[in-house]
Amino acid sequence: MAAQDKKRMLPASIAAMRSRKKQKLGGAGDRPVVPPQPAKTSVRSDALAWKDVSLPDRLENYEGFFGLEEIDDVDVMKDDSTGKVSFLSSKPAHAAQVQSGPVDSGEEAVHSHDEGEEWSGFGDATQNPAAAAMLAPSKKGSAALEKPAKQRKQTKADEPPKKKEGSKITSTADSTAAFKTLTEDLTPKEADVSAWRDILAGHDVIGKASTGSGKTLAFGIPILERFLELRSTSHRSNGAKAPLALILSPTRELAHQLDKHLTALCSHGLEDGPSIATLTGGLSMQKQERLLKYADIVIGTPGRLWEVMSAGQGTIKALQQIQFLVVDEADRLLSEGHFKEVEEILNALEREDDTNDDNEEAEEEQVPSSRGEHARQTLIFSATFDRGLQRKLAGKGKSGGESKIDKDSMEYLLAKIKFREEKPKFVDVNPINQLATGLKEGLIECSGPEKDLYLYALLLLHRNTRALVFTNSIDAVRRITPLLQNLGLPAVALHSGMMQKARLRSIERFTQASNSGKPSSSILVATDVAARGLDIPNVKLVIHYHLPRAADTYVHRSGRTARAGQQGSSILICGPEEVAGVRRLVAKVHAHSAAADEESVSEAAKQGYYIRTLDIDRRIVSRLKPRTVLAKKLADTVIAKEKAHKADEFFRSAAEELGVDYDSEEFEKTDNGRRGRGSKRKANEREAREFTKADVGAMRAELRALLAQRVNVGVSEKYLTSGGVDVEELLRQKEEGGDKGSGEFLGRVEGLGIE
Ligand SMILES: Nc1ncnc2c1ncn2[C@@H]1O[C@H](COP(=O)(O)OP(=O)(O)OP(=O)(O)O)[C@@H](O)[C@H]1O
Repeated sequence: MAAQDKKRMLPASIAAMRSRKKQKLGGAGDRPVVPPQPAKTSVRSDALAWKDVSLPDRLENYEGFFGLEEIDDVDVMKDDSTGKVSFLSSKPAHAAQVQSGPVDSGEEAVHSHDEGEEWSGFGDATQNPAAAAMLAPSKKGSAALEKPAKQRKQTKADEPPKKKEGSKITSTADSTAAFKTLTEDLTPKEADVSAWRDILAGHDVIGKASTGSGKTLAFGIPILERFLELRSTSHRSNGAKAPLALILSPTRELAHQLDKHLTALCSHGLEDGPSIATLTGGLSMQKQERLLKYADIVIGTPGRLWEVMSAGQGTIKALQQIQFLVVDEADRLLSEGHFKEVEEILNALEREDDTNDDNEEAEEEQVPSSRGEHARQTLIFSATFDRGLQRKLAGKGKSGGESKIDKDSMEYLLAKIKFREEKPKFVDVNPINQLATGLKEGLIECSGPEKDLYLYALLLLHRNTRALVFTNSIDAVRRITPLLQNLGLPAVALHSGMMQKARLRSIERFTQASNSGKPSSSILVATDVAARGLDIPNVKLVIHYHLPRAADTYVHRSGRTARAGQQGSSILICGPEEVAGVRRLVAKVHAHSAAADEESVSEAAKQGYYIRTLDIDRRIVSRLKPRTVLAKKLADTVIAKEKAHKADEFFRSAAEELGVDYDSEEFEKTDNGRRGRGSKRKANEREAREFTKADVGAMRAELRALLAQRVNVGVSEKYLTSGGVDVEELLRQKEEGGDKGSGEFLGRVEGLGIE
């Protein structure tokens, strides 16, 4: 081939490699016997012999995919001088479309249709230009194959993604140069990353740093650096894949966010970044298994990861080859709920004698590196660590020896990890405070039944502010979200009872900035599933509707705001009986470091932190009461009717199965006769169920009228309307000693920096 000199031959396909592997197993000594291959000719991308991959019927499992096709035995050629890409295959689908030369790189190697409105990943465009570029709709005619694999995976919904397993473009680009571009653009000049030098120097690290301080990059950069090193030395260029890194995440949302952040990081200035497979529950397992086969970086939540590991053939053996094990949000991951799976995963990673003997020889050939060659680097991160453990890690506490370690503790699991150094380095980036420096804290006292009212008042004062409301139960999220929506506030829900697709959509809606000038869905009502690691830009306010059950939860919830050096506020709404407990909890958070590092702790922390109560003018809040009561009644009515409908369906089908008659009214009467715990709630539910359509319509009309009224905030010509109140003006008037009552609504909120 005349042009061969100018072209780089791209890796043989995985299928070709597999067939060679089988021949070796056939026993031809050390060298595989390769039978003569049919000659390959240049073929147009749409004329290749794509094969449909069968997918299960349940659409919600597809992360925006409506079809998948695969292909094997295709070589991809790229002409460096023209940028043109061509495909060589011995079996084109349509012989007529075989072509004689390379296709223009403008040709659609991957079809890209922009129709459909499926979710295509988190949108943090405001935060990260690299991510923005990645998520921008792919232009027809762009050299789609030059995008990293992950980017291809996240193309639009109606597009049948053509995953070219094994047909990967490689580049001999100097990894150092690519890395330089990356760090130059993503790390501002003043950013001090010296705390993480142990990671960059290849040490095992247990890293503690405040929320929002950039831990993802701390492990993402060394992984990418290693990927580039291996790639530039052609170490992994034969298409064989043993994953380079495994990242464990406690929640699905965080796993997908890590995927997205690493994809953005890796696509920055790189023609061909690493492939990332994200294994989380709620999405198609088959698809994840396929992606896993060719992944450089595997991100997983413990349940799904263990399911895939234990079911797959050779998966454990491949994962044993990883060179990086990252445990993100370690204290959460290595504790409650996930303990068993994480223990299984760690055991499997350490096990020497994997049981997949059948594949052993093949795996050995397929996997380019072995543990002996590249001992694994382990990186463990969180903003919070158990105090005792933290002291031990910092070399200040007594080590009780393995026998004394509680079998349910993080320490126990840490003892299971084979660090490559005798003791991992403990890096505590912020020994003084676990909370971000730009965070302001305060609490609002009210009676339990008034929490909805105060929540509404607080949100009304912060209209067009991205706010996250935390509750302790799924039921509370289900109740509060429609309540706020009825009050005209743009609220969306997030809890683990939702379908995964709906969960991701909620995050996306919450994250998206409004393009129309109208407020977008800027309130996320969530359980603690949103407390850890989520990096959503410009969250200015975190409200704890229910009190966090533990100090670390307070840290992580509050850490959703004031990230990356920004300002933000965290406000707890609590009943009178909860105030003392809350003060203790928050003081504990502030004093936490005192126990870990007595010398460096600040005077304020030693004396005890006192979280301030925010004074809210109760006269004004009381004016918001009628609309809140009505909105709640409406929300409860809808929920009660849905619940009744579901219960009715359930009993009806149970009765059918038993062959007995079911009379819902009779059943109801029997149930009415019982009294006891929850009977008031049940009575309310019954009342709500009995409202007719007309009743509901009348309530809605009444609420509309109430919402249209302005609420006098006690200052001449200042009203709290659905458009909010001019808070700055109120504060200014207060400072200037203006109208009586001005600023009272906010009390000392200005100290929190709320605007
Ligand atoms: N050096 C840097 N300069 C500026 N911004 C950065 C830097 N490093 C990271 N960021 C940004 O800071 C934000 C927070 O980073 P990240 O999500 O990694 O925080 P984290 O420490 O993992 O927080 P959490 O403990 O809540 O999980 C991200 O949007 C990230 O892009």
